[in-house]
Amino acid sequence: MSVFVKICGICRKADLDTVLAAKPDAVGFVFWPRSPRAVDPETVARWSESVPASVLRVAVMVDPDETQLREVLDRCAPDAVQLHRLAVSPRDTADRCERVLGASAQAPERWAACTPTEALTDESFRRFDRILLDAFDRARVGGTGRCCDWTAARRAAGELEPPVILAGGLSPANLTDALAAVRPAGVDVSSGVESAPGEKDPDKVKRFIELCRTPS
Ligand SMILES: O=C(O)c1ccccc1NCC(=O)[C@H](O)[C@H](O)COP(=O)(O)O
Repeated sequence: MSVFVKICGICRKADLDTVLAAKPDAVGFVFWPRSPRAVDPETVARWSESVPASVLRVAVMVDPDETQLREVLDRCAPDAVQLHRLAVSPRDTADRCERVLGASAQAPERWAACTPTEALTDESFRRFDRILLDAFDRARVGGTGRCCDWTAARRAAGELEPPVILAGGLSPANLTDALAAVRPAGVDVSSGVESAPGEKDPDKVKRFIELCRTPS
């Protein structure tokens, strides 16, 4: 059995090449200027020709308004948009997504990032194509290196209709335990496969993806 795996926070072309060589299912680019992993949509558009069609390109954004969503669609045509929140409600986030992304010819997948408790308690998350369960930190928002509540994540993975992707604090060292505890449809990692913020470690990336391809 193989588990869907996304490597997030890629902001250097050499890292993108390293990650692609390890054959992930998706790669994530953070379009949020306050992140140490920030990159801009034009750069990602230039890199896109090196990404095989089988690998999803995911645009990661924080509280984007409709103009920002349209700009990202126009500039780099992502396969999915992953939305993290600071101030916007889950319902307003879902509304914006449906108005802008649902109406676009490209119709990228809509992913919501939230804590497991939010996913279980707010119906709005069921309006997304996938739910990414993550730890939350008001200063960093994502890429925190902290695990979310795996007990609540297990419930969410079992109860919610949209496929659940487990994120937050994963690494080659705890991935096998996380898969056994939560049984998610997929996993996502950023800092757990880095040597420093924004710098991917080739050995950790390779090991993480290998573990996803042969879970026990
Ligand atoms: O990575 C960031 O710096 C970031 C900043 C703001 C919003 C989202 C961000 N990353 C999103 C991701 O998908 C991360 O992979 C996810 O939060 C897990 O991160 P980590 O705990 O470091 O594996």
